[in-house]
Amino acid sequence: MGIFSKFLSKIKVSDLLHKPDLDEAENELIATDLGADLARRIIEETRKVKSQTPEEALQSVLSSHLSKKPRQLLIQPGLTTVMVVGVNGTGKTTTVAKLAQKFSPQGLVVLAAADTFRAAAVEQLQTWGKRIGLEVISGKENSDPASVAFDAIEKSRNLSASFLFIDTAGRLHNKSDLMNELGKIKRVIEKVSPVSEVLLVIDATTGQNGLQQAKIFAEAVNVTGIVLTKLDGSSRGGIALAIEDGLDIPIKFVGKGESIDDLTEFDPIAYIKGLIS
Ligand SMILES: Nc1nc2c(ncn2[C@@H]2O[C@H](COP(=O)(O)OP(=O)(O)OP(=O)(O)O)[C@@H](O)[C@H]2O)c(=O)[nH]1
Repeated sequence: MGIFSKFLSKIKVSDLLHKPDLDEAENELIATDLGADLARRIIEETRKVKSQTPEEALQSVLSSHLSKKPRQLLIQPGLTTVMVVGVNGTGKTTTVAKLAQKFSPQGLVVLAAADTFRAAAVEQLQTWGKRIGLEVISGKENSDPASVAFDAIEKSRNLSASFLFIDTAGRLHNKSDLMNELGKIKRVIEKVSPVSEVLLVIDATTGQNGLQQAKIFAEAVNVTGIVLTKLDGSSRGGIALAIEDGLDIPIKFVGKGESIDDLTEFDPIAYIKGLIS
């Protein structure tokens, strides 16, 4: 059931945007991952749209809050380098494997395990790499993650790879030293090769906290897109709209399960329809 379904079932019956209905709808929206401020603005704007049915009005207002930026992965001539960042456990390593699987048909993919703090994270990526049949570049435990990224660029160039996906260590977004380190990894890579994308992985089940994470990561490093994971475990997903509205960072991919093929491009039309169905 979509987050707006209760509201819509009500206004479909009355077919009028009575104030009590809207107040109730706003309260319902506040209880979702959209956040109070955005919920209020959406209701205010919907109230002003007179020429359409309530459902159409809501649909167009919701759509207008989505980012207009491109949602496809930016593919560059030569090597396309993608850093995958985010807090612990959001699904970064799994997402790197899913991206590798998705883009392998378009050219050789190399993976880099730049999480040098956790041996298990490196092993996890190596396991995925073996399964997909791809090279995984890693460094010694506790070595500089930027140097792993640098080595991975060299290796990718030697192999004439088309894609390099870099897994980074999970970090608490309120630890400034860890956040600064991300900027360093990016700068080191950019000395030799452009970074095409920095994809921030957000766990959809964390709700409004996802918006806070996105804000802080966006300040530390130029986040170019979001991968929203675990949407299969969240009936809400309103956080996608909250992030796009608040930060104008497009959701590029959506994770809907733990297996390698559970990654799809974000479809804004289907998303809005899903919210209000
Ligand atoms: N249901 C579901 N589970 C997912 C999805 N993506 C990842 N997971 C699971 O989430 C857990 C954490 O995933 P990881 O890829 O290890 O997350 P991480 O961000 O690399 O974790 P750290 O290395 O600890 O920072 C694993 O059990 C994954 O299988 C998804 O889209 N849906």
